[in-house]
Amino acid sequence: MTTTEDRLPLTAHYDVRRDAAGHRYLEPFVRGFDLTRIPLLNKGTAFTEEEREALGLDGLIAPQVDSLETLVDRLYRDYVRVQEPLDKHVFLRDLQDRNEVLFYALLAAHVEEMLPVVYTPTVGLAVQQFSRIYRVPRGLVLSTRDIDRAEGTLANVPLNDVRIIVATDSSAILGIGDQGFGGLGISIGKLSLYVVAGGVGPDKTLPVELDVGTNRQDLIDDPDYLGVHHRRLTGDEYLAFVDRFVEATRRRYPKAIIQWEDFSRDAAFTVLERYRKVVPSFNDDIQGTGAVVLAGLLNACRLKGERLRDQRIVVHGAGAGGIGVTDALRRGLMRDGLSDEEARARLFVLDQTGLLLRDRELDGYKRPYAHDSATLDFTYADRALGLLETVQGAGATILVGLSGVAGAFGEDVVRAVQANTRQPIVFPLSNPTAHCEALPEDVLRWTNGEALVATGSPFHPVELGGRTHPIGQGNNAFIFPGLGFGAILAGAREITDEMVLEAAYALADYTGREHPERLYPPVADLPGASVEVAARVIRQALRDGVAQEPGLGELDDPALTERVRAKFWRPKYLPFRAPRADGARS
Ligand SMILES: O=C([O-])CC(=O)C(=O)O
Ligand SMILES: [Mg+2]
Repeated sequence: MTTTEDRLPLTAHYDVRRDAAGHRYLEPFVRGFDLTRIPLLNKGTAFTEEEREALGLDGLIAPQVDSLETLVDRLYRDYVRVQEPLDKHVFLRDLQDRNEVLFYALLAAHVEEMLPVVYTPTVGLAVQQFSRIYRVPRGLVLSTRDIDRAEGTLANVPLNDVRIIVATDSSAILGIGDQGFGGLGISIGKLSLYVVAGGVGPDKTLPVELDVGTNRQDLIDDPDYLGVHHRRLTGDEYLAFVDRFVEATRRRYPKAIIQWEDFSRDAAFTVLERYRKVVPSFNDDIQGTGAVVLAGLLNACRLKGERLRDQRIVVHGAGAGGIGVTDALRRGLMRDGLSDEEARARLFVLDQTGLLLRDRELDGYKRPYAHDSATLDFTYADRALGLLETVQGAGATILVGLSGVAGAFGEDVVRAVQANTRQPIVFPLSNPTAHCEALPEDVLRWTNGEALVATGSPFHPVELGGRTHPIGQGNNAFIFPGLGFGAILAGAREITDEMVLEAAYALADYTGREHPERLYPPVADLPGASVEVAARVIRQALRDGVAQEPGLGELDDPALTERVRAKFWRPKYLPFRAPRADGARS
């Protein structure tokens, strides 16, 4: 007996085909009312007369036929009436769950205004309130309830050709820690950026929550919390869970890339190393943040007329982001001519206790950046070196914050950096806004407007002494969409460290060329930056021998960039055609 599954491509709701003239059209496998309930298919009042008649929609939709542009304008007028950021987030997420093309058309038309709502900082709030704002399913939740049936669970996803997955275990969401099931919100938010800034079609994206439990007793005790109510799996049990997810994913989506997101400390490094050669994958907080910070610091040095190799860099925070940034900077310093040893000697990393020193007891992933207190050229009292002492002792010219600790960069610390250089480079990068190490306005005030400042979450430009200082957003959003898109287009079987490093230099070069006075491009230019990052990532994948997509090697640089542009998904409603009874193309 043939089941429906044998005949239809698994659970997808439609196919995209081309007519004889090469124009794309969509062939839905559902009709009538169902079309208005599947977000990737629903066009609202933009279904044409012919589509309504052919697809069983007559009488179900308001009579007027609108264009996508009209709908965008109408929705925007509704949107601006919503006051609270979280309500705006819910407004946009509701739209996404109702009419996905319209959501992306609206977002694309107002990137700068809406990114802080679908992404940081408001996504932080949405994650914290996730169980309360939860309405309809989106993405995949694998929990301790169903991980033993992972393959069947993945088969339920109504998408057949997923290329990019953002997966989190929610153990360290942004700077706000363990969020349990709510972390699904960050995976959803990141993937919106993949679409609007990275050119990946929404039907190619899958947000994933690995619900292994939570260590937050308040969540476990909360009857309204929608995740599994037990403590987190650890050790071998935890890894067995992630193994099953990876295996099932490989089988269902052999071409998919996995972006690991917001895993805490050791888990972040363990998971990345365990799977990066099994499935093309990268960790956004270690590698994406590393690359975006390297790019911003290269630009800051360019603006100062100095070189990276001449800087002394203090990184405050030794989680996935802090160590990832340190690693990217080590590679950048080496590309600028230093030996590995010389590069390490210029990098000073602090965790909650203070400067990483070899004679302290340290987690394995921190050890590579610990200094030997015997050879350190500034004195080590019989206590841990704090931030101020390290900045002074190390002669820091650059200060980077990935600690999640609001206000960690006080006036004394920032002034101490300026004692070492007229134009200190200060990047308080923790997200969301409430966890930022210092307010840009304060940093500029304390340094008489001389500091070069970038943050992780968006800040308004600062007016000081008659000058306007735009605040660059040093957020991995400038890296991951282009890195992932490039890896997809290359058919990369692995995402190498060199591809990530190349993404950083691509972003630095793009900013220097297109926005020479800035540390990062304006957010409205995210798509432009992503195209450049993607093209250079493909080139590096070819150099590294990991690109499997045929024919790319023959393209010169402009042609490669053109290829990326041509593949960039843009929100528009495709014409629909009812499937022909004989299954042939119409
Ligand atoms: O999501 C963001 O805004 C950047 C990021 O990865 C984090 O802070 O964990
Ligand atoms: Mg993150």
